[in-house]
Amino acid sequence: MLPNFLKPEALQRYIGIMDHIAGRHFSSGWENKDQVKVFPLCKNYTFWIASRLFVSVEEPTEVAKLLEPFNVLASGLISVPIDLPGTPFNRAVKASNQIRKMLVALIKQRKVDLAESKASPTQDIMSHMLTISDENGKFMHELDVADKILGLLIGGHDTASSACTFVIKFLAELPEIYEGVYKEQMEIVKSKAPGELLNWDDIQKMKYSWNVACEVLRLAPPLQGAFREALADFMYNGFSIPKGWKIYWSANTTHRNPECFPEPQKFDPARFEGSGPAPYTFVPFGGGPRMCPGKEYARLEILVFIHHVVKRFRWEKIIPDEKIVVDPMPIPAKGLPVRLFPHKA
Ligand code: HEM
Repeated sequence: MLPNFLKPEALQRYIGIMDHIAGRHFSSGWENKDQVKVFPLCKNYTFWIASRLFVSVEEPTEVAKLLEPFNVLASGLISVPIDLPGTPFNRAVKASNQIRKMLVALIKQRKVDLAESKASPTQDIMSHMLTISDENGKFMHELDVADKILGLLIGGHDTASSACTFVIKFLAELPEIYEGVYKEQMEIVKSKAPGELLNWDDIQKMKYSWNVACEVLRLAPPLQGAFREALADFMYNGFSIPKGWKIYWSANTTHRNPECFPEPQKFDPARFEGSGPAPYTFVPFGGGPRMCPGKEYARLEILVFIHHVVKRFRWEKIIPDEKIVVDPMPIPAKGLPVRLFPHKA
């Protein structure tokens, strides 16, 4: 059920919604400002889109109410599991309970609205989960729906906001790359009627922009890697790995291996032209059966973000050598403050 919602065929219908929300986000958060802090804004952007597409919460005050406990949860997600008052872990547990409560309230209301035909079975992922039964005709329990949505909101917004933040960082540092992206996006802007929303064809035209985003994901993968368990004994590089061992695969190390990516430190979107990198060398979304199911969704929201930001502004970093911290995702330590230069009309 979940992968269906996240498949490209289903996602095509949501490009216009992403574009509409991006428009609202940029006019309230970026326009008419000389300086902005990029990371918190990117979090608002990805969370706003996720709230709208997963649970149809769209009004900024309602989105903010939902985001508040998510931020507490995010800071305790990877923490020492000591459940005592005041620990990050304890705060995260409380925040997740609060979010579950909010989601269950939304689910109950949605059930009523679906029964009265005031809501549609296809309007968002919550409706999908409530109206589709398993092979035995059983529907998902409210708490399971809440947990699944909670997982998606966590998996889906911090990763993409880290990616969008690094797009801004690299484009500030590499004017010639910015020019290429700007040219491509302005062609699309010029082809649209006033007020016409982005669609699937427009996304297909954003080839260079996506190659740039991939190079950003190679050099700054939001998830550094993940764990696997060895299902059988095997040899790797002369080391014997016994069955049952926990193994950590690292996106960062793979992406910087010169055998897979010559001159790995060089920002070069051309690596993704043609057939692109060899299988299992470019792994920001993982690989194999547990590969990220949100890859296409993330591609769309990153491209819509790039479209909106470059059609409005150029920008420069306010802290030229801002440190990057990894907690657990890479983010500029001060949130990437930038000075904005709107394009002349
Ligand atoms: C740039 C954005 C994103 C990146 C870099 C990313 C990366 C990843 C990675 C590396 C994994 C682990 C894969 C593995 O273990 O092999 C993963 C899993 C997952 N991601 Fe994403 N992700 C992103 C966006 C999203 C979005 C937008 C969603 C939801 C809409 C999402 C939902 C999930 C879920 C549910 C899993 C767990 C899959 C499983 O265990 O079977 N992700 N993601």
